[in-house]
Amino acid sequence: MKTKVAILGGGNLGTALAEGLARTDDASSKYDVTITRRNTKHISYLEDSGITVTSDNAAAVDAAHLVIFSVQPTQIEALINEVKSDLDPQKHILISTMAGVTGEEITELTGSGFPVIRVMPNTAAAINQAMTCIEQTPHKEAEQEVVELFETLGKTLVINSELMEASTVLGACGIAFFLRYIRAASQGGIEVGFHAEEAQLIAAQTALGASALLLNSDSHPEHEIDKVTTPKGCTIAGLNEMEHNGLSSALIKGIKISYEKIEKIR
Ligand SMILES: NC(=O)C1=CN([C@@H]2O[C@H](COP(=O)(O)OP(=O)(O)OC[C@H]3O[C@@H](n4cnc5c(N)ncnc54)[C@H](OP(=O)(O)O)[C@@H]3O)[C@@H](O)[C@H]2O)C=CC1
Ligand SMILES: O=C(O)[C@@H]1CCC=N1
Repeated sequence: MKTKVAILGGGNLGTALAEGLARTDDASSKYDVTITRRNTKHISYLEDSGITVTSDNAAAVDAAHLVIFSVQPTQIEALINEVKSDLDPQKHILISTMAGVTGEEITELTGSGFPVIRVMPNTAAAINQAMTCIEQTPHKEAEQEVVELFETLGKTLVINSELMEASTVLGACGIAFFLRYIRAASQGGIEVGFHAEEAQLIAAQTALGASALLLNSDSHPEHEIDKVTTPKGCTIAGLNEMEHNGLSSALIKGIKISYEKIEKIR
């Protein structure tokens, strides 16, 4: 029998999760997904992938075993108040994607007794290439079910609670950070002669190749960089110019500011 999943909050992340679950042959045979939002017309296209789309949060919760909260942090209180009477600690595992919202805060809203697992996926879930960090909790059986679900959407890592905010910045916001790099590289590519589509293809595939060099071996970025920087060549000239202009420093500072912002989101 399929595991019933309710995604409450069919926005950018919620739809990415739903699309990823619908895309995987294995997952589609294992999970039955319902997604909700108030303005369902924006996500009715998901029905073509076998996903149930509704604005009825209570009905979605009632039918589900895994309940994923994926509304904005400021919207969670109203949402939980709406579905509270339909939540059952014997039946539901509660999963939260919300940045800066702790498991304790969710428990305060739902009442105690529920396994609450915080997760931090990213929008690459839509193509089953997400990185999802999962908060370690005492709820080991529930955690295993959550890990299994997110393994269908990409890679997972179970981490201590105090690292959830750090994982938000590095993994979830990270998609935007890396994409901005690719965009800037494409613009540079146009300056040196490529049409926009060609520049983007070269930049994006090169970023994928650089990632794969690390993920497919135990290599370190600097080791791989050393292999590209031919003495007196053009790579080291470009790299040093980028560093003179603060490339690494800008990235590190951006990550730190992003991290500091999480506390102020609500
Ligand atoms: N975007 C990302 O890459 C990531 C986001 N997150 C976290 O995930 C959460 C969602 O973020 P994101 O998808 O970007 O935000 P969005 O604003 O895109 O999505 C939130 C969705 O929730 C819906 N919603 C609001 N209230 C309700 C309600 N009462 N019942 C049902 N649906 C409701 C809204 O639609 P409507 O108004 O139609 O109801 C909206 O589509 C946030 O907490 C964020 O911190 C975590 C990791 C990555
Ligand atoms: O920008 C945000 O606040 C959310 C959390 C991580 C990605 N998007």
